[in-house]
Amino acid sequence: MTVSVFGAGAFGTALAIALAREDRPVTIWGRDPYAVSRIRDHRSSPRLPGIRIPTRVTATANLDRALEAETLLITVPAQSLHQLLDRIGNRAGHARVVLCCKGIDMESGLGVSSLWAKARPGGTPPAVLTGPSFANDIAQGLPTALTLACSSEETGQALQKGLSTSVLRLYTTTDTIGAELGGAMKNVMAIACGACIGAGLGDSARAALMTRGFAEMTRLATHMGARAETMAGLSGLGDLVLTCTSEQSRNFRFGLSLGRGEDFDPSVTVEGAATARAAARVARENGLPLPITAAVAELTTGDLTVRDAMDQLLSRPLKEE
Ligand SMILES: NC(=O)C1=CN([C@@H]2O[C@H](COP(=O)(O)OP(=O)(O)OC[C@H]3O[C@@H](n4cnc5c(N)ncnc54)[C@H](O)[C@@H]3O)[C@@H](O)[C@H]2O)C=CC1
Ligand SMILES: O=C(CO)COP(=O)(O)O
Repeated sequence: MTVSVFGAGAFGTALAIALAREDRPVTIWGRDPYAVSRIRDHRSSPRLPGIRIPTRVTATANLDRALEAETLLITVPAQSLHQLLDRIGNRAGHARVVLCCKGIDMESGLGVSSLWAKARPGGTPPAVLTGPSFANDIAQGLPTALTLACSSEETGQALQKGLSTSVLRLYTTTDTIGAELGGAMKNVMAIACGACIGAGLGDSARAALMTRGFAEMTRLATHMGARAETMAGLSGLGDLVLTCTSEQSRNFRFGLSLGRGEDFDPSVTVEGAATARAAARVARENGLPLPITAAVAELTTGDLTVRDAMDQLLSRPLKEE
């Protein structure tokens, strides 16, 4: 199976490294010629400091060349997916597309696979690769387990075989909506948990946010057609646990900075901020109660302070679990 990765950032480069380490040729496409030449000539990426990129990874800025592969892994941020879709146009041909971005598109309110399918009516639905995995862990060859979601069982199994490695273990599901929404929404909860810890509200409050956040993730995802059990798997609970408890997470660190009242580097990819706003809007339009998501949406726009957000959540009417 030939593979191309689209997006020369941390995650795309880490996946390319993982495949290349098992002697599988892989091409990585980047829009930035400087990033591409750095991979080609120096075998390194500023997103993965200290990691050597194997020579089996071919870097290119030529989109048509990258589109020749049988499997296309899309690793640009979710809010950039529509731009990449425009750029690719109809040139993806019969390649199998695997979306690896975690977010809900702010403009349409759609998850990434629905956004892709809407732009390609009648085309083969894309698969989704998601779950608990820091790019740096994958790039170092540390053991990782992910969810590969594909509506076709047969294609899902082929992708599982082609993309798993001796340390990267892929589990299949046919629930693409559940897998992608788990990955998108855990970022929102990571911001909430980071803010909670940053403001000194404590580990007990964080556990409450994770648990009630999980209930919100499940409520939204099942409303959008997902299966509840998918949320209890790697793509939902697994990634929620990782991202809400580790300072390796950019979403968690962004939350920490909000809680501490510190600035945060705006060039860092923080998917949960846009996704909180998108999900809060979808929830409002559909009458779904997602109070933590709504609070994070307002926190990220500066319309609410962490203390006010906590007061708002604590003053809600008491209810059954
Ligand atoms: N970094 C991580 O540990 C993990 C990241 N992810 C997901 O992968 C996605 C990408 O994240 P990272 O690679 O970490 O971000 P990153 O910020 O390291 O890299 C993003 C890359 O996408 C490129 N890009 C942005 N807009 C583009 C466009 N319109 N066309 C072409 N290229 C574009 C940027 O130039 C950059 O190279 C996110 O959805 C993230 O949630 C998933 C699992 C782990
Ligand atoms: O998705 C991730 C881990 O599974 C990476 O999380 P961050 O985007 O918060 O760094």
